[in-house]
Amino acid sequence: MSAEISGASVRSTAEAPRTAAVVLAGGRSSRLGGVDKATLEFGAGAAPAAADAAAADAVGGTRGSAPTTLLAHVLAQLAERGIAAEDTVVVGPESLAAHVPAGVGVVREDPPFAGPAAGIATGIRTLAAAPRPSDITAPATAGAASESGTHTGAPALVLLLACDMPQLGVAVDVLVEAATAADPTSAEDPDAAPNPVAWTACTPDAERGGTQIQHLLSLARFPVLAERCRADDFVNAPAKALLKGLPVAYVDVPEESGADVDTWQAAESFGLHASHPRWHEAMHLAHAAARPLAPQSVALAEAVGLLCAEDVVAVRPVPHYDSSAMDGFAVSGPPPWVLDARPGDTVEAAGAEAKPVATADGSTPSPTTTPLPAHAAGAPLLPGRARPVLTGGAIPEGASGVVRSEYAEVRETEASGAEVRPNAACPDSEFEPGRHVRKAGRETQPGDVVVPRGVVITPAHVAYAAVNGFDELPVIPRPRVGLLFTGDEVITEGVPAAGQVRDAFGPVLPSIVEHLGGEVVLTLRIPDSRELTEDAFDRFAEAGVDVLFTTGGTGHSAADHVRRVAESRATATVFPEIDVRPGHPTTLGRMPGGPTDASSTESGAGPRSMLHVGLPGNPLAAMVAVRLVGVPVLRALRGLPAEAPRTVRLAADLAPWKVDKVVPARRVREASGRVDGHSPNAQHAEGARSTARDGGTSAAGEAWEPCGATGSNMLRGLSEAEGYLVFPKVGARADDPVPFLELPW
Ligand SMILES: Nc1nc2c(c(=O)[nH]1)N[C@H]1C(S)=C(S)[C@@H](COP(=O)(O)OP(=O)(O)OC[C@H]3O[C@@H](n4cnc5c(N)ncnc54)[C@H](O)[C@@H]3O)O[C@H]1N2
Ligand code: MOO
Repeated sequence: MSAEISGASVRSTAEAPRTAAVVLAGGRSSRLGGVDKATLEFGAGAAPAAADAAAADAVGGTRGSAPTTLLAHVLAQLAERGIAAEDTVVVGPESLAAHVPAGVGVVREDPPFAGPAAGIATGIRTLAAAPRPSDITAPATAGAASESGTHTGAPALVLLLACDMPQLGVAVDVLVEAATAADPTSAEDPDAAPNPVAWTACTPDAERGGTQIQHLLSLARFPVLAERCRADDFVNAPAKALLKGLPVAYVDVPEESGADVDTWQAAESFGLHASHPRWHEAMHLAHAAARPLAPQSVALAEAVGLLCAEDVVAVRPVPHYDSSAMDGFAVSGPPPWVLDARPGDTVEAAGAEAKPVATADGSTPSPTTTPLPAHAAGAPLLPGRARPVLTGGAIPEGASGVVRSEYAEVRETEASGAEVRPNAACPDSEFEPGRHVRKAGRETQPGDVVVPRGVVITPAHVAYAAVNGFDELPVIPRPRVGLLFTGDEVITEGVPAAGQVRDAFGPVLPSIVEHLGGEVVLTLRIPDSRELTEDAFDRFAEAGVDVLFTTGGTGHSAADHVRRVAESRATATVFPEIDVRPGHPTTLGRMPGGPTDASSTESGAGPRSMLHVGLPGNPLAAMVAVRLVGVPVLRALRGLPAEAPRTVRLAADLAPWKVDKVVPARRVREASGRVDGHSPNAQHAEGARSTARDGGTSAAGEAWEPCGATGSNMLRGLSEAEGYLVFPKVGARADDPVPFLELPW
């Protein structure tokens, strides 16, 4: 699903007072895993509507099939409404300068990440301080000031905006219209009737009802805000602080004009994707792209190795009745005891017992019934009586304990038939109350968790669930995986001739997938052919796989069909490549397909789709791609959280390189390349830490070094490796921590 990006009903601000804009584009973007929102790109199938694309082009963006960034798209909407480039300031990292048209300023609040109000204040001060030469020629579409052909003095109004609202143009029109209708002079005239100083958009709040105030979709009188921002830096203040205490008019705008890109789902609905994510961003994106599979109930015997979908809760005690720990006699009171049944006599069954049944949806288990076993307790035991019991047998009501058979003797008497007495070896402890009685519930009480949600089910879990009376367990099923191997030159057995390669993936990908909790349901092998590639994608879609891994064909040559076919079918591109070596051409996209069975659709998430992971042909590149993309996709499908890679220490210095590198590596005992007196380079260490989430650092005294033979087309290094290191492009020094990724097997 790809929302239309509206470019309709553009209204120029020509009649409006001169308007400037401050666009916030420097947030932490934590819900997008830190991926920079401003540089998200529109995919080929989701290019902004024509009017906006033309405007993007006019301000230096791109159109047609070339990608447009979210920031370029937002700036284009402003330019289209007559807001001049030199009246526009983007607040964000310096690197955004490459993404804005000439004339647009890029500034950073100080300190960075000081919050939205501090960002806007920085932008306002920048606009207020800008030199205003009288000979700047404004674009033909510019507003009131441009009609005279020049910009002089300060703007009258300023838009306060976030860059993550792809359709904000319509809201801008509504705000400008509201401001134009107001008396522009009264704000500066203390004697005038109260008049808005600012206009803030409100959107309908479909979820909670009522309306939502969009503080970062506001328009304000520039002189008033400039004065405020001179007096206050608003560090760590919320956006609403900027206009606090001022007369603000709240203006209803269409809901979609305030829709923001706050999650990957939202990004996908606008057709936006990360263009060249770094390794850790790609891992995050891959995890976010896959939706957890719906839980199912499976028989106990099939549950081992699957993820438990819900807490399985005991509905009865274990043991569920007081039982004997010994073969012997249940007795009531002090000896001797009259025997009230003979060993081997059957006892009368006292009824039927409830049996718990696990449910996948977490609803109350439905009790079924089962007849009592032969070990049943029978009628209550009267004082002075004894009755034979077996180990595990039920203790009759009224029994004070059990005397084990070794310590008891049965004598026939005339008066009472048979009598049980302790023999000479019987210790006194045998008469303690509760002796040899396993009390009900000693192991498990109703309400105890038998198998916790989120664990990988082990044989011990299954055995314990069985003694709790469960026949099925709620699990996340194994993701259904398809494998497509491509390449004319690939042979599957024997020694390859020149120009041929022996298939490195066929013999191993199925077991890697299985190791990661997936199940390969369809494997196809095809030569390099567009038609056969199309057919193969159809077959995987029909087979209902959750994820399709292809090998090779991710390049742009005439023989590389996978990328083209995938691009032509994608309902969303998650990323077209990764900024890493090897594994650079790895693609991730969403395709039509996925399981057709309604039970395997995630509740409330609409029809499932098939994810496609395009693994490059070069063997190590493909293995790295499996690690960076395959692992998070399969984890997410199984409902497992994203990984937090730990860091390990480098054994030797590492030179900077053009891009991050994932390298097969092994442990060596000590940091060997350490220079005397050298303390770890703080900047490099920080670089490494900022890309790895906090998963801990390797043990002291342990250091890691890259294996040899780790070219993109090589496998020797990986065969000798104990894990992957990620070498940051800025380089590193011996003993610096660098991110570490476990091998997926
Ligand atoms: N002009 C350019 N050429 C290449 C670039 C580039 O940017 N410009 N990138 C290189 C990089 S990096 C990689 S990685 C590969 C990606 O290639 P493809 O995904 O298109 O894969 P193929 O071209 O089909 O194969 C590449 C290589 O791998 C061998 N291969 C393929 N399948 C197997 C297999 N099952 N087992 C073992 N080896 C396999 C294939 O024979 C090729 O040697 O492109 C670079 N080129
Ligand atoms: O990026 Mo390529 O994946 O170095 O082999």
